[in-house]
Amino acid sequence: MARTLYDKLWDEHVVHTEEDGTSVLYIDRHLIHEVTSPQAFEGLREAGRKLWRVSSVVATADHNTPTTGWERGYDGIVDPISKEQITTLDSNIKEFGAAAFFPFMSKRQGIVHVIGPENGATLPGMTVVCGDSHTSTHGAFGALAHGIGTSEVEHVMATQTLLAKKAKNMLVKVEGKVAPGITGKDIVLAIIGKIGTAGGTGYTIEFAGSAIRDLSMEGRMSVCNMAIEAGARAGLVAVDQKTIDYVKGRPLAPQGVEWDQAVSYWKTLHSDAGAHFDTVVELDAAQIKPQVTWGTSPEMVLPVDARVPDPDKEKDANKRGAIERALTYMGLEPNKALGDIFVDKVFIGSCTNSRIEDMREAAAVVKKLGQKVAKNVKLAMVVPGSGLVKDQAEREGLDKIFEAAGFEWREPGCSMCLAMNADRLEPGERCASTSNRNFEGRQGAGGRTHLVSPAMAAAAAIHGHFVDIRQFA
Ligand SMILES: CC(C)[C@H](C(=O)O)[C@@H](O)C(=O)O
Ligand code: SF4
Repeated sequence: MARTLYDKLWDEHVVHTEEDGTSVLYIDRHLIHEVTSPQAFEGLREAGRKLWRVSSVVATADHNTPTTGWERGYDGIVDPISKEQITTLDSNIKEFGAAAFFPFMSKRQGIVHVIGPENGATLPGMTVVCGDSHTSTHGAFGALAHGIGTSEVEHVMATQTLLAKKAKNMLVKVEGKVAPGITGKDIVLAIIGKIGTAGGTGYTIEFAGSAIRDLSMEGRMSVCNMAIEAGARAGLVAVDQKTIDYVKGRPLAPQGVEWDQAVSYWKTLHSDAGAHFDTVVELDAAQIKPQVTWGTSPEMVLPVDARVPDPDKEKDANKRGAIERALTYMGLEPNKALGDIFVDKVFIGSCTNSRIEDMREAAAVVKKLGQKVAKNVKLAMVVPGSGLVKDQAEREGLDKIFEAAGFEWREPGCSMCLAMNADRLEPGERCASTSNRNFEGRQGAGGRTHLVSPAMAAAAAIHGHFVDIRQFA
C-alpha cells in the first residue's frame, strides 16, 4: 500500500501498539539542553538508572547563555538561575555521558536546533526528540522529530522509547516560484496565516511542492521549525539530493560503506505516489508576499503591503475580541499600514533564522542599502545560531557589514527569542524579530514582537520601519 513519508518513519520505529493506538516508539536521537533536562537527570539519579543509549545523546547549552561578556567565562553569566542551569548540564553530562556535548563557550555550542543538523546528529530517517517544542525543525531532513516534555525526556533517557499515538497526515503543497526576496520564513508564515495556529493540531505536516523543493536546507528548517506554531508537533520534508549533500561529511554522519547504505535507504524517504493524506492544503508560491505579524499569535500575520485589521469589520465576536486585545497589547490602531510601523529594536537570530544563509540574506540587504541603522532603532542585534555559524559568517566578512552599519554582532544562543538571558525588550518596546513566537511578553514583559524574515528585519533596522523587501531583492 502506498505510504506517506510519515507512515514510513512511523512503521520503521514502532515497537509495539496497544489496542487504543498507544504505541511505543524507538528513539534514535535525543537532543538535550539545559532548561528541560535537570529534573529528568535527577529522576534517573534517584532511580539509580543510567542512560539507555549514551550514544544517542547530543547536548548543548543555549537558552540561558549570554551573548556578550564571554571573556569573563562563567562569571559573565549574571543571572544565578541561568548559571545554575548551565553548570548543572555540565555536571549531568559529565556524570551520565553523551555522544557529543557542546558546553557553554565551546566552538560548536549553539541553539540545539542549529547544532543538531550542523554536526550530523540529525540524519534522515531518524526519530529525533528534544525537550523543546521547536524540535519539529529537524523534520526538514526527513526525520520524525518532535518536542517532548520533561517527564518524557526522562522516559527516553531510561528506555530509549517514547509513548505516542500516531497523528493524522496533512500535506501542505506550495507550488510555483516565489518572488525574489521571499524566503522559507515568509512561506511558513503564509501557511500559518492560512491554516491558523490550530490548523495542524493532531497532524504531522509534510511540506511539499516545487517551492519547498527549491528551498535550501536552511529554508526547509525554517519552515519545519514553525510547524509547531501551526499546531503540528512534527513537520517533514522529503529527502532529496540537497538533503544528502548537506549531511555528507558532517562529524556524526555515517562514512564509507555505512554512508552508501544509508543513502540508499534515505532515498526511499518520500511519500509514495497515491499515498493518502487526511488533509491537503495548497498555496500558490507566486502569491506569497513578505509577511509581517501584527498581533500576539503567529497566525495574526499579513503581507507587508496590508493594513492592521479593523475589529469593527469582523463579524465573529470571538475573533473581534481577539483582534481588539492583540491591538491593545501591540499598541496599534486599526487600519494602520504595516509599512508605517516603526520599531525600537531588531533581533536577527533564533532557531528559525540564525543559520549561515539567514546571516547572508540579512547582510546582503544591509550592504545593498548602504546606510546605517535608523536613529529610532535603539538596538539592532545579530545573534548567530552557533559558534560554527559565527565563524563562517566572520570568514565571509558578514560581521563587518553588520557592525559598520551599527548592528551588534553577538555570541551564539537563543538570546532575545525568549529573553531567558539578559537580551530582552523593555515594556512597550517594539521589535522586528526573526524568531517564531510573538506571544505577549515573549521577548520581555510588555514587549511587542513582529515576526519577519531576516531580510525584512535587516531592512526594518535600516529604515526604522517595515518596508517591502521585494523592492531591494
Ligand atoms: C524552553 C523550552 C522548553 C521552550 C520550548 O519548548 O519551545 C523554548 O525553547 C521556547 O521556544 O519557548
Ligand atoms: S531559539 Fe527560541 S524557539 Fe528556538 S529553542 Fe531557543 S528559545 Fe526556543
